[in-house]
Amino acid sequence: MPHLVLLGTGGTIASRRMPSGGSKATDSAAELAAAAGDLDGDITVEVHDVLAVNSFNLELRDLRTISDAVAHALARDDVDGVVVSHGTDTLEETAALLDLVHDDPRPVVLTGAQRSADAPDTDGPRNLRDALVVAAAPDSRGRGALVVFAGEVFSAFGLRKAHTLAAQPFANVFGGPIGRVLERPEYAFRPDARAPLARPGAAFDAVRVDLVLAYPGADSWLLDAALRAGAQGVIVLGGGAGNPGTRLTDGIARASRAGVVVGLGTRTGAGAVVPLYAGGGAVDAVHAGAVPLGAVPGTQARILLALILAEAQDAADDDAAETARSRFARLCTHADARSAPSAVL
Ligand SMILES: NC(=O)C[C@H](N)C(=O)O
Repeated sequence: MPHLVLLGTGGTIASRRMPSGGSKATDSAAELAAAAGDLDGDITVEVHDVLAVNSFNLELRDLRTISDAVAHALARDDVDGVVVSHGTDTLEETAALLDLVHDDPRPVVLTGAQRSADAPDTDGPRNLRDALVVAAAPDSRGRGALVVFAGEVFSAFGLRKAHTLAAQPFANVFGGPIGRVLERPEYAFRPDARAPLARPGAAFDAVRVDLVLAYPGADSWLLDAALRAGAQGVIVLGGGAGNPGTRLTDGIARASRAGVVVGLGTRTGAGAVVPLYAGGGAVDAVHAGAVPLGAVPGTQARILLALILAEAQDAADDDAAETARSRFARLCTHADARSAPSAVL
């Protein structure tokens, strides 16, 4: 008789229209569980409200709160799996954190909705039911954190919200869904095992890692502003296979010299960063000190870098920036190597 914990955090799945206009997260985890209906197979669900926010308002400290709540549930022997209901806008960030620190065979499954709880065609109850079924299935064990949405199961790492309003807004840059939910999950792939990182401590809440986009005419003003604001890390999303242009590349060199860790991703949304071009291309950016992210989404690389920087800060290492930079480079390369190259390039 599988026993699950459902952690409510808000999002459209818990949102209803406000009298003043627009929808807002209001429903409790108990209300979500009730709307999902009865489950087959003697599954029992225990509900906890962790947060009630739309995910565009989440802070790093909220992500840590969610990660702590998952760890708290998994510290119990009577829990067989955890489901997190979440807004879809930044679900990929929370999913990355939960996956990176997951150190347990029991499944942690994130889900949400594209249509709010009061919409006649809301997808929340079905998504939640599917997520609970996946979390209860013995075959879901040992697969890290999972995302269940619109009948499909994705690995959390590599996930991106790739469409604003589509019924299935998610894609995984390392390949398609690893499974589908029928009466139970049917899996086609098993992601490789990866060594978990330590769960973040309080230093994580205040780490500043900014995202900067390359575009025609971009100078390094935004990157320099991030440094002035105290960023310890910056993810630059270059054009194509990671080409930032000469002026942004000059900024990357300055940031690297100042001990700021710069990650180099792509603004395309899919595919790997490949150093091919000089003259302000990824070849020069890497030479200037940027760490190529491979195909890891910039939003998720940001969470990985924040975890590493927070840990380096706690360790009070003299050479903290260089230690963090090489660790970040190693983990990005490792994340990339887990994926089929044909799916990435
Ligand atoms: N579909 C959603 O959940 C989007 C919503 N804005 C959120 O992330 O909270």
